[in-house]
Amino acid sequence: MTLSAWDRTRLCQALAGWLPERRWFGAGDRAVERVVLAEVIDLGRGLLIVFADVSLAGEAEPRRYQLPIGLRARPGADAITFLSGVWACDAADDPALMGHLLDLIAGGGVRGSTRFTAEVPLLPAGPARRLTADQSNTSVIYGGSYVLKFFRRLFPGPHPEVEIGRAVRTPTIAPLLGVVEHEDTTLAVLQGFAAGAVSGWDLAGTPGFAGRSGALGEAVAVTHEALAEAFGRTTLSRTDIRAAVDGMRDRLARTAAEATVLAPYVGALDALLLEAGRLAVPGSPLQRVHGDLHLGQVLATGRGWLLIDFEGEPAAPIEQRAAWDSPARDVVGVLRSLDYAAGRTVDRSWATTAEREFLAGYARKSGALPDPALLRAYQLDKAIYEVGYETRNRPDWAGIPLRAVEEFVSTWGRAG
Ligand SMILES: Nc1ncnc2c1ncn2[C@@H]1O[C@H](COP(=O)(O)OP(=O)(O)O)[C@@H](O)[C@H]1O
Ligand SMILES: O=P(O)(O)O[C@H]1O[C@H](CO)[C@@H](O[C@H]2O[C@H](CO)[C@@H](O)[C@H](O)[C@H]2O)[C@H](O)[C@H]1O
Repeated sequence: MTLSAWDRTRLCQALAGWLPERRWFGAGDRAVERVVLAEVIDLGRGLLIVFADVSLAGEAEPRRYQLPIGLRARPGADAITFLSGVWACDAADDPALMGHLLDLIAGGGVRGSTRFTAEVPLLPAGPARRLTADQSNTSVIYGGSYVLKFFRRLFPGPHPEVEIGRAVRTPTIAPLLGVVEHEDTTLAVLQGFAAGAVSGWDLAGTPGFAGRSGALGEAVAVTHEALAEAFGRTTLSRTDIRAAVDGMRDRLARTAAEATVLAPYVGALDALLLEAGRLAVPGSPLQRVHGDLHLGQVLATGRGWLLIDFEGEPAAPIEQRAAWDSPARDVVGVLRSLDYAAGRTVDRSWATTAEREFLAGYARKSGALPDPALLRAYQLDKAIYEVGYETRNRPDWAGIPLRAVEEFVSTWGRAG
């Protein structure tokens, strides 16, 4: 079905109000100035994939978002607006339309400029249901077998989840089963679903976590090894260290401009980053990493830990997310997340034990821990990133990384 000019205008108007209510929109309090439909892909049976270019106040370039839209005679809780004779709904909530999409992936082939690929033969799966978790994207589960993730914010270019899923097969990464692409942009990935898995975040504070934390360290090290085998590995030179620290100092300046709570710490943080860069010793590994690892991205399954969501930082340009980095980025991701757990639900002594066990597990499998100066630089960088992330998305949580910033500045600033 094609949308008339009137329908398109109506949908754009409705989206201007609907999008800011979605957690995955991730635009903080920036006002929506304009929504333009860049592409409407008709996948049949009333399923459209819409690309909406959204201009936000204070941003020079519009952001492109993907909206799977279902056209239905009757509205539901998922309704976005009424068009000529039909309701436009969020298709991720529609089991029949999601079933249709899975059939398209299983069948493979091209429809217009949209390509469906089954990486393995797909078996019939159970009914589709949208995942209710708080997400940067939107996922749909099929029975207990598959999970399909729609990327909400679109960027052209190779997608890390696809590149990594195709190149790396290790039990610590969910297997890639299917892909939907439009020209050079990845729209969705289908992966094996680990039914009954519990995220590290949900397990935080439970008895026995210390042992699991050691196993998590091992799983992260195994994953780093598998990534290095698939994509290669080199060593950090003095120039690489300088470039990494410059990037962190840039992030500090950008974050401080939007998160004024950082203002009292900017000078000290900048000095600590420079010092960590000076102390870091060239020669540690540089390779593909996860890039945004935290306890919500690690799932405890009956067969050990599974690392998910290899997308990197959700707001970073796609080419940066595939850039080689130090494995310290992921090690720190877990350490910061344990500190978050301490800040939210559990006590600090629990987190201290879990951190120690995690690092011991990582060292056991990888043979070494990251350089302490590098670890310190990444810890500062992650806490700065988190202050920006929370200020934009969950201002109530900003106190957790801010407290870490205060502690880093007072401990490392004094001790040197
Ligand atoms: N392979 C999987 N098996 C089981 N659950 C999964 C799997 N992949 C994702 N999930 C669940 O979906 C949630 C969101 O997935 P994630 O890839 O982190 O999405 P997003 O990029 O939107 O943050 C996870 O927190 C987890 O609960
Ligand atoms: O899972 P995403 O790729 O969307 O990652 C983003 O959101 C995370 C929050 O869900 C955010 O993680 C921060 O909060 C976690 C607790 O909810 C905590 O465990 C992490 O340590 C903390 O960084 C992540 O930074 C962001 O990129």
